[in-house]
Amino acid sequence: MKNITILADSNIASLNDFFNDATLGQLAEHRVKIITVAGRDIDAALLARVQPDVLLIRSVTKVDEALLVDNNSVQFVGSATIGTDHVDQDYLASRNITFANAAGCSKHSVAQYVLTAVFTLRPQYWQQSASLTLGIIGLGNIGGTLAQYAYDLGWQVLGYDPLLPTSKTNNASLEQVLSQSDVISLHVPLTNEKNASNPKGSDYPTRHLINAAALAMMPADTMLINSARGPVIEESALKADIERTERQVVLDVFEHEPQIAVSLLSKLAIATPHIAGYTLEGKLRGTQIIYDALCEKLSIPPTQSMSNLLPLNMFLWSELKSYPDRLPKFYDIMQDDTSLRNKAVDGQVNGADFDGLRRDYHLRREWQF
Ligand SMILES: NC(=O)C1=CN([C@@H]2O[C@H](COP(=O)(O)OP(=O)(O)OC[C@H]3O[C@@H](n4cnc5c(N)ncnc54)[C@H](O)[C@@H]3O)[C@@H](O)[C@H]2O)C=CC1
Ligand SMILES: O=C(O)C(=O)[C@H](O)COP(=O)(O)O
Repeated sequence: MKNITILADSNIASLNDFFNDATLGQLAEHRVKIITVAGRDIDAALLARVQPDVLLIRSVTKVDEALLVDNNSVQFVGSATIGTDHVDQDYLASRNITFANAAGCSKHSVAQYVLTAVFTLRPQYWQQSASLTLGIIGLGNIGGTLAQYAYDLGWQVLGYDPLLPTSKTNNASLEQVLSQSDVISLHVPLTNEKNASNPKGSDYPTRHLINAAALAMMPADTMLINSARGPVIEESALKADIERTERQVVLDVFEHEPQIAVSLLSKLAIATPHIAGYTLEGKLRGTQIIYDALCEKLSIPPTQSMSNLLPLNMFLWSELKSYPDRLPKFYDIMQDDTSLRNKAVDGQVNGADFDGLRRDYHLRREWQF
């Protein structure tokens, strides 16, 4: 009998359903011990004290040499998120620690968040006669899924992704997307510039991709939505741009998250606390993917499935398309906006309140496409 100690972010959905003696121990007779902590409280001292075999995180735990320097037990790190900018994967590889993330887990959730924001601010786009051009920057799982909805709605898509081949959707330069779209939605990972001190960086870095020069290319009535990572937009440039243009801007992510200055918040058309991916399906899929990866690492067959845990889903995209006035029933994004704004005190939303909204979030349901 081998004990497996798992240190996990308490914000991971259905941890105990996926990681227990039955789901991990059947063949290998593992006994599973789970220790849960808030993601931001997972630090080097805890890793050194607990010496877990497995570390399960979400996006708020930075995993790097500083975290693991006094730990010699971790063999597997799973992040139940799409984004991986918080994980130094080269360092994990150098320690022979297996890493898995949950690619694509919430692609429909985030795409549906974007559609909800667009239709909430511009309900006229429901009409087939409204010819909308949607600009999508980053055409991976989320951007590609959003494009499918856009085509289903009869919209034009201008897409930019320099790391993918040209296609029907990957059809424009960055300048064209910025200057010719009615709505622009960002779906890139957060990456830094490749240079001598960062040889693993990107030839197409996304940190501050949307800076003053990019914003200047966008017509004033172009809506901008960021549900990717905060630092993709240079916040100071965005504030100046909104003051100048009164642009409609929707942010789910923030450059200085989890703190948000009211000087920014007050300028936004919609602001939400990094919950674009927070559907029951999106979060469970995230857990399922890292559970499956851990089973592979342990050479045991997965025996738990999110389909055992999901209640009936009544939310059909086809229904919403036929009855657009039902949007608030599908997702009332303004409730999330109000909850965030209500947390503002002394010129800012503080990090604990931002994290609290996310911890206590009532998970939405994904609409069936
Ligand atoms: N707000 C939220 O709750 C959530 C946010 N995210 C964020 O969304 C990001 C995107 O997610 P996915 O689409 O699933 O990732 P993905 O990896 O499937 O796609 C990202 C795409 O961006 C492209 N890309 C990279 N650099 C680019 C650049 N400079 N310009 C244009 N395109 C570029 C890549 O080639 C790739 O096709 C994640 O990395 C994560 O940070 C993901 C889930 C939930
Ligand atoms: O998957 C991602 O990437 C995200 O941004 C998550 O949806 C949010 O992750 P947490 O902040 O809940 O860890």
